[in-house]
Amino acid sequence: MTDEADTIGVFGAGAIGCYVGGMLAASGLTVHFLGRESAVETLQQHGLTLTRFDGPQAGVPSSKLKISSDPAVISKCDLILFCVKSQSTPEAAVDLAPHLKSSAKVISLQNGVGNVKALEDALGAERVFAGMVPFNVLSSGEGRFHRATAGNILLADDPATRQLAQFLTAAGLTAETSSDMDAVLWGKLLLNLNNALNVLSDVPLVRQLSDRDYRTVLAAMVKEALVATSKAGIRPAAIGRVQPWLIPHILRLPDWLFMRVAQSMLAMDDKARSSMWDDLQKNRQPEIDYLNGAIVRLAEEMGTPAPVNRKVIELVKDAFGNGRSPALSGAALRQMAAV
Ligand SMILES: NC(=O)C1=CN([C@@H]2O[C@H](COP(=O)(O)OP(=O)(O)OC[C@H]3O[C@@H](n4cnc5c(N)ncnc54)[C@H](OP(=O)(O)O)[C@@H]3O)[C@@H](O)[C@H]2O)C=CC1
Ligand SMILES: CC(C)(CO)C(=O)C(=O)O
Repeated sequence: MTDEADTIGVFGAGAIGCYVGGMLAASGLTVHFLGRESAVETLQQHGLTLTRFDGPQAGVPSSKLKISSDPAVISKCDLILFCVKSQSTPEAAVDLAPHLKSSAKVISLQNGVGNVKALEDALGAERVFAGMVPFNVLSSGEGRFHRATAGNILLADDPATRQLAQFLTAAGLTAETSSDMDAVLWGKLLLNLNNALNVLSDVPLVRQLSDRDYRTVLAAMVKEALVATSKAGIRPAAIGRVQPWLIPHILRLPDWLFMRVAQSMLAMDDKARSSMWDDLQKNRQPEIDYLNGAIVRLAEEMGTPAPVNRKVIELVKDAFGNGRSPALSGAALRQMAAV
């Protein structure tokens, strides 16, 4: 493969784009970042500092960082990591389309189950691939991005994505391909139902997961999702060690037993939050309609119940409307969600 063919683009210089693209750049690959003006200014000043809870620090000095707010930078790239929030996908795809090389491949690293289809419709199905990032990345300003949880990146299986998986693994991010990314994205969606609870609790994920009242609300949301997906013939894949059908049962265990059984779920540092919590801190719009909203829509289609997801959506929208978390205790949330 020539140097030219190794060129990577990152569309959306936020938490995931900067962390994943930054690790690739730190490993010596050519990576072009496309970001908003404000992100470009910050990163041109500070470069990238990439930390992780379970491994060494990496970084890219500003002098070596290729970043622009002009989508034309993407015309140099062969593999484009698409890293915007779900609500930005249609507009970003319009910005991206005129600058894509005819041979370029676009890999969505987004949460949610609708982004790949939206990108396929806008850019052509043959060039779009699903990806799934299991870990949390927090941005703390001045080009600092911290990976706070663990897991392997999964990519749809194709020669181009196999090459990307090798680049990612060589850069210190384990990545594999999967032949059933639909199942993977639905499996990830089950975990992302917790993003909304993190907005409502305003506590780190590890503290939230250690509280049985919060877990009971999450268990109810996951159960609604499992009933709707089962009726729709969708089989979410296991992300990590726990099979999806077991998740609600494990979440409802008493604290002492949960701590023993769910050690892999709790393998994170105490900074880990959800990307939706991060959105609230930074006055951005939440992805709620694409996460819990996708479950409510499927449940409506299937005629299955989803009152807890509906209530949580309402509370999250109120929180974003007020610009702050209600910081609900697990017990208060449980009462409000009638679980
Ligand atoms: N953060 C995390 O821990 C994880 C996130 N994910 C998923 O990854 C995806 C990205 O999330 P995350 O990195 O947190 O999001 P961020 O909001 O941190 O990053 C996205 C960036 O893309 C920018 N952007 C959006 N549209 C455009 C455009 N047309 N041109 C240039 N820049 C644009 C956004 O700017 P602006 O805000 O101004 O629109 C923002 O700076 C989401 O689907 C998320 O759910 C998956 C796993 C973990
Ligand atoms: C890693 C995880 C599951 C953390 O909640 C996430 O996907 C997010 O924050 O969006």
